[in-house]
Amino acid sequence: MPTVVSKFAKRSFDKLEELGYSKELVSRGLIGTALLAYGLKLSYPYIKQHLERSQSTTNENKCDSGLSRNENNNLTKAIIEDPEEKIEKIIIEKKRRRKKLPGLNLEFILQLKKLIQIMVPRILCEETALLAVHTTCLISRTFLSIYVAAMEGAIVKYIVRKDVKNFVLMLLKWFGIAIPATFINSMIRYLENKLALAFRTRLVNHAYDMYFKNQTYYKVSNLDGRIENADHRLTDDISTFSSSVAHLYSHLTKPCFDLMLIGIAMARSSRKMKANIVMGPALATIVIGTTAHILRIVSPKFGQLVSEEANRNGYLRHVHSKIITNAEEIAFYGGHKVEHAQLQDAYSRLVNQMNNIFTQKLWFIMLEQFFMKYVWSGTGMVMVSLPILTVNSLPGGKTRKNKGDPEFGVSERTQYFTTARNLLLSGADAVERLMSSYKEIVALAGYTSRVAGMFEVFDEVSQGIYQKTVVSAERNDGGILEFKNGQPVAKGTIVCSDNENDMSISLENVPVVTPNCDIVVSSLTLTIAPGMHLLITGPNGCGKSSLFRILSGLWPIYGGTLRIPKRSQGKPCMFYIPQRPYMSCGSLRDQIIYPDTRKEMLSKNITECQLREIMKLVALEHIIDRDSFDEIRDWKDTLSGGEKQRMAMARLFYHKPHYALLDECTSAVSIDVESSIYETAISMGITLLTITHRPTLWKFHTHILEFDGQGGWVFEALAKDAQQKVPISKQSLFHNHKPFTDAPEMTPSAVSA
Ligand SMILES: Nc1ncnc2c1ncn2[C@@H]1O[C@H](COP(=O)(O)OP(=O)(O)OP(=O)(O)O)[C@@H](O)[C@H]1O
Repeated sequence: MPTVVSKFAKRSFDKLEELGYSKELVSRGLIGTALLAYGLKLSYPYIKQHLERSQSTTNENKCDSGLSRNENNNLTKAIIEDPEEKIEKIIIEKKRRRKKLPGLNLEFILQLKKLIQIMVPRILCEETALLAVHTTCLISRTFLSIYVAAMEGAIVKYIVRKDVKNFVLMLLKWFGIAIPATFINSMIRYLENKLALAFRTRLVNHAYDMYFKNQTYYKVSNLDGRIENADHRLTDDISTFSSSVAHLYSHLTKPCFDLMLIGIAMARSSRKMKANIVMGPALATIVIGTTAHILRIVSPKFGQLVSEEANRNGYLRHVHSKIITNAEEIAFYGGHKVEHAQLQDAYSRLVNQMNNIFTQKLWFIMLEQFFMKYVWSGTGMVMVSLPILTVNSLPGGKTRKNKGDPEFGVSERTQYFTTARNLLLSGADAVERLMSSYKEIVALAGYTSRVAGMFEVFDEVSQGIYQKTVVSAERNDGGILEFKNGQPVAKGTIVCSDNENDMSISLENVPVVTPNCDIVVSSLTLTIAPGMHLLITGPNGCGKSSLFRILSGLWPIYGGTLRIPKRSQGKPCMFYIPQRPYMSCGSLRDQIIYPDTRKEMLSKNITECQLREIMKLVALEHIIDRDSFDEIRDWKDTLSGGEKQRMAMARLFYHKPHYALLDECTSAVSIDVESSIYETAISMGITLLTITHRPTLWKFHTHILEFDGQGGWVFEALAKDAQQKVPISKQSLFHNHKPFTDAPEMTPSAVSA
């Protein structure tokens, strides 16, 4: 094959020579074309980006008030529909989107300042001590570099002079300096890592405090739409941000010290040569300044690029953890194809973004290297040679002698050149690091925006300020919801009463509204007093669990008043038990007492004998016999569905709350055990609020709240013999929305919507 190609090339060259084109000319043409094509390929992304940018600027210029064409269309529509409110909405959205693009701007500086205040909270703290030691090491390293450069110059001088004694002495000194130099190098890396870890710890502690304040961990994913993968931000993003800040600190400060001290050292050595000390630095400043400016202009937006990469990484991780969490269900369904496709899709989205970054880096690094390696080296050579070339020569080719130095000549010039060259190399390295730090700073802007954005969202969410794309915001909701800046206003009132004589829960005209602003029930009014065991029924999706979310304070209330008692007599007011109970990490004891810790259990004077009694009540004594209280296992997979539900009921008996919110929590428990659990709960004085579809549970309740799935509801006392009557009255209720007609001696406090 190579022979065929070479034969073909030879023949082609001969043919072209016959036509009057020399081989040299043709080769040059080919190389030139190849280089041009390569250059075009490398610059294509930039040209494309530039064209897109100028296109969008033109579009924006064409539109009024700085809005794009699309937004302008929206604006025109908005003016027709509802002038002020909608214009405001669009402008806010526009500002929000603009705010989201991370880069080197004022917002980045403000966000970084806030994060630095978290990472270094006081002047006297561990971080400042680390920073001080780190800075000392960085300065020492610079002095050592200058000293080593001077030593190398002296070594070369003694070689040129053939001065063996001094040469050996200098060499020994040189080896001697290597020990502290290498120690300081290693120390710099150690301190950088320690600093990154210290910063990370501060940020993580701050983030965890915010994440667990006011149930933010729930609200941020259910009620707010700004953060998709909080786990990724809390782990990877914080870690990358902290490492990046610590790395940048040494990458920015050391080159600055280097440049300052090397500049002084070079000026001193030039002055020793009696040369002009302004020309060289002036030339270097002009060249470096110009090239840096060019690089800054053509630099891709690495901040946005890495931010998007982190986003896609987070999504990939989310898909992975979803598969791990639901592995059994997926395996039963045989859903591996769908999951595989989703994973593949998430991965290819990440790969596309990474490829995009690599491509943009390719041509940028090429340009950067061209300037830094070649343009700057050339300038450096000019700088170093200037003192030698511009120093006055004596007649006969001899250089003018220095005062008090009769040996001034070739060896001195060699020493000067070697020292200056070494200093210059260190200086060039410092400038190169400063320049490449620009890329890192832009990337840091991306991480800063993600971490600072997360804190901002956590803070707002914990204060009840949410932002979510609300699909139903535009539709007519009968005036139940009030919107401000496109978001519903939670104008309901929650009153936490601390009156121990009145432990009742009451809702007064409270609407049940989902986070998507779907109104499930327009207004709900009822009072539940202790001992009023309430049965909550209705079709799927009618708002039963949503009522529990409102009572537990997870969902905001958009109207009316909710009164709930505070914790009293050492008992929690409410305790919620879901259909799929949560098993925490830890021992068997931890499962029973969750969310208490062992320390809290001991402070309540609860013994293991009492825990055994509780386990007996839910027919789980055999688990203690099988595994001890201290046994640590993955309880989610170890216990069966029914056992997990019974464990959750054990928690209820441990905490003995005033009210139990039971959300189909015994659906997998056998009917006999279920009945005994309900009887025990009532005998303990726990008021039950039960969501169930099982008629066998009706007999344990005194009242019923029935939703019809259309926004209607009925709240009334339940007949004592309700269990037999349920199926009939239930049927009639679903069809005509009427309350039970055979309500017993209790006065129905029913209010119908
Ligand atoms: N986090 C959420 N975000 C948006 N909508 C939600 C959310 N949770 C529930 N909903 C919606 O609220 C409505 C009521 O849901 P809810 O869970 O209260 O139903 P339910 O009566 O308990 O149903 P089921 O008997 O099936 O458990 C449903 O239409 C549901 O889709």
